Amino acid sequence: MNSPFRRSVAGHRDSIRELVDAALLGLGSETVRLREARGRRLAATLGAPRSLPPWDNSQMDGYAVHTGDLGNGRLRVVAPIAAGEAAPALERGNAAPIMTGAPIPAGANTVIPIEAAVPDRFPDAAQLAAGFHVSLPATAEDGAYIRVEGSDIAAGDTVLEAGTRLGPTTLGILAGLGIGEVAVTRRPSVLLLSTGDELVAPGGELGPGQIHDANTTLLAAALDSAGCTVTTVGVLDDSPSLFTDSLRTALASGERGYHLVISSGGISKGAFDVVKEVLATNGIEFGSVAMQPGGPQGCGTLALPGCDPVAFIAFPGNPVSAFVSFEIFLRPALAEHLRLPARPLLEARLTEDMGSMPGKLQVRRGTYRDGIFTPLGGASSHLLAALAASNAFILIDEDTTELAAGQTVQTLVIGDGS
Ligand SMILES: Nc1nc2c(c(=O)[nH]1)N[C@H]1C(S)=C(S)[C@@H](COP(=O)(O)OP(=O)(O)OC[C@H]3O[C@@H](n4cnc5c(N)ncnc54)[C@H](O)[C@@H]3O)O[C@H]1N2
Ligand code: MOO
Repeated sequence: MNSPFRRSVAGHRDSIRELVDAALLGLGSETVRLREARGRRLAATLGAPRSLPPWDNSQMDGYAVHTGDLGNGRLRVVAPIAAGEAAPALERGNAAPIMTGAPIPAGANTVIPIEAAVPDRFPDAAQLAAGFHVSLPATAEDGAYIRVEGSDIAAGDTVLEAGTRLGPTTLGILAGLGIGEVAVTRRPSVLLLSTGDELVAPGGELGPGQIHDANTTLLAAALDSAGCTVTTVGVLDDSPSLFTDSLRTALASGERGYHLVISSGGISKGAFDVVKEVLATNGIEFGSVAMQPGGPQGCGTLALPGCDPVAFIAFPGNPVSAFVSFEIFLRPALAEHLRLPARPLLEARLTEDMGSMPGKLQVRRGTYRDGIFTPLGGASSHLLAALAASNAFILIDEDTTELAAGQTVQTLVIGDGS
């Protein structure tokens, strides 16, 4: 068993990064169909395999004509061009009815909307067969109402950069370009567990002294948003032997094993801190990091006899501590592998005086809006409602004990944590 560590925030971040780097080495990419790609990140920058539009086409229902034929009286109307058809070349002196999205025939250089024609209705087949003429405005701009080939994107141009998180609009352009499947970054497989005999799954009845398990849901959502596939085991028993048995069973449940195991709770100085008790003899180091919330931490490669070694990160049990730990230590380590954008670190003006604990990086929650940070709740790490109402953290360094209203503070914008 190692003696407890005492680490700076940067030191622990490095330890988590090393652990995650080793665990996710060679994670690679997989190819998925577009319908399965929402929320996934592109593994490589994509070039357009063809131009959009693929050919010049009409922006309006109207007549395709040559501007040189306008102003010379009525034009003879030829067969209409529908969207989805090849367009025969247009002879000079003629006007071709053309529908929105139909290819511009060779020989035409403008489209006159039907509303500007006299009559303002297309001829039917019988009228066409009998010979039909149309009056059009005397002038039109060359290229009017023509959507030019490649005006949306030209073949070979970059469509989307590697790391783009695919959503409705980015998937839409890929589909429009005829790309049916894409290479996306693989999702690491994470086993997530909570500990504490006081915990009851949300929806369950509480007995005396019990509370609902917030961390499984909170951390699963955070990991999921970061691009992990999460398997939750709920709350493991606080007795060391039952905890160990359940952990073995949970580890064995992963078909191809887990890249990472995350726990919350049971790592501080309590008499029943089971995670620490069991895991400290099986490869995991525990100690404290100069940060509040999120002081107690553990990590290492779990070597439980009979199980494959696996990277293990133990977060503290208080929900705010667990989430702050995720944001400060784990998300940045996952970011490089999963191509996550870094959280913006901005300067903001503080709305009120605040005190801070010396010797620790204090992470306070609140709202960031238009360069202003408003703290919500206090420093305590059980304040879930204030966390839920927050969209940012301020990072108060270990040498600062007092902050005044109006002072500039470093603000990490996390949004809703997704
Ligand atoms: N004597 C000391 N006591 C404590 C210290 C210390 O240094 N000396 N550190 C405190 C700090 S800071 C933290 S953070 C917590 C961390 O404790 P654990 O990681 O051992 O977590 P637990 O004791 O299991 O739980 C702490 C707290 O959080 C609640 N909790 C736990 N899991 C969940 C969950 N899944 N959902 C909702 N709430 C959860 C639990 O009921 C406790 O109230 O230790 C301090 N103590
Ligand atoms: O370090 Mo703890 O997370 O303050 O409550």
